[in-house]
Amino acid sequence: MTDREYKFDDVQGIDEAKAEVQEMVEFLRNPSRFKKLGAKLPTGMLLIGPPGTGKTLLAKAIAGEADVPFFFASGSEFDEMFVGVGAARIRKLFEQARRSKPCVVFIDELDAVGGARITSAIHPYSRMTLNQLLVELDGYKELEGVVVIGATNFPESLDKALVRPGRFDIHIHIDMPDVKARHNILMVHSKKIKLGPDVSMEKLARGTIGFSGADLANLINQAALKASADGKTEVTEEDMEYAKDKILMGPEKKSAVIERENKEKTAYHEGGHAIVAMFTPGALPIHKATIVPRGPALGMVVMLPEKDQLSWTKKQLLASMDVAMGGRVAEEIMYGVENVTTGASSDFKKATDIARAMVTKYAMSDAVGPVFHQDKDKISSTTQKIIEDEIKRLLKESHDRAYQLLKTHATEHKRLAEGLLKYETLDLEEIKQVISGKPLSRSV
Ligand SMILES: Nc1ncnc2c1ncn2[C@@H]1O[C@H](COP(=O)(O)OP(=O)(O)OP(=O)(O)O)[C@@H](O)[C@H]1O
Ligand SMILES: [Zn+2]
Repeated sequence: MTDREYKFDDVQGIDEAKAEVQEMVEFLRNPSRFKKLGAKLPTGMLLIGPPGTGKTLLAKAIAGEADVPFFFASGSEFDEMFVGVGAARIRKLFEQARRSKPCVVFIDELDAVGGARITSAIHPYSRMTLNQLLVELDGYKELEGVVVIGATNFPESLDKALVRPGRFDIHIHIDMPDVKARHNILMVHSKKIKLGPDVSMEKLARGTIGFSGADLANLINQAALKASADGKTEVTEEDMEYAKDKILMGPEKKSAVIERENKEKTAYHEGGHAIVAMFTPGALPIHKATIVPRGPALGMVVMLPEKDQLSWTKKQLLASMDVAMGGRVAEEIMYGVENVTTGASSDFKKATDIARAMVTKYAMSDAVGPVFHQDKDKISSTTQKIIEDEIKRLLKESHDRAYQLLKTHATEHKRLAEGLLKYETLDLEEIKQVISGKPLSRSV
């Protein structure tokens, strides 16, 4: 298969990302028409996500869907000890691209070119490489019709200059696959092999939490190798289990085993946040809840709007505190105070930050009064004590509200946790359905 032959169907489980890049494909198919419409021409796009989740594959599929050439480069190739070599390679890459437009240029491991470490003494010439890349990106007139896609696992480490408007300014997040996504990825890759009748892809998808798309492709491949080594004509469940264990045994997959053990606790924890959010007036609406790990988080409840809100009422702030408390309180209720995990620490930080701001910045505490406290040092120790007591009181009251609410809605909480264990990711409509006790129509 050449790069041009990849299609969206080859990339599974990232429907949101695919929808977001659709416009890019339209543009590549007919750049001049796009220009006539007066639309803003897309140039740089950043794919952000953990290794092996299909970033490269998605970039290839964009080129494939638009039927345009695909140029691949990896940031680490530009990492040169000799002056000017990296910069020259960048120049050459873009020269080639301009000659072949419309086309896609993909730079994997963008952080290797544009990361913070480029200032380090062992990479003295890397700044030149980055500068050359910036120059190329800014020559948008010549670049018209060239779409530059970068990929990174560490967006925070990118040089700010790279993500400025007109450069890599469209950001698309790709997460680890949930059970449905894993199911679809397994289906795509198993098309190439002959499956025995005893293989259940659904079961395999359920048993592979913590596996990336690349891990799943590897699993199918290893199973096929095992089957053929054993002289079989089809791949059986036994081969799949063998391959799965082999991958799980690998050093990099230790975390997947741990995640599996934590799954139930995570489901109750995230379920706790979500239930409090559902039943507390003033709480932000939920977008989705998931127990698929992302970065250091074991799971999360995504609320809408995530960051655009400019002004908050006291009621909304209290609700946000309660939602943050809901995770830890859920663990307390389910497993007892002595068995709560450290996973709730960022929730406490969030609740505490809100409480502190309410008391010291928003004058939402009668005991402290309408004062804006900017600098801790200027506050008398008496006032400081009042402030700390107020924060404690707000947190304690929030904790108790969340506790009461989760006790009252214990049935819904249990249903939601079970739904999360089964489906891993649920959107708002599905959450509503699950907590009302109705089964979903999908099986994964
Ligand atoms: N979402 C997916 N759907 C189908 N196959 C996938 C998916 N993600 C990964 N794969 C399989 O894993 C292989 C490697 O994935 P890919 O190189 O696209 O990951 P990546 O996100 O670019 O990883 P890295 O960050 O390590 O470069 C793909 O060629 C494909 O076989
Ligand atoms: Zn939490």
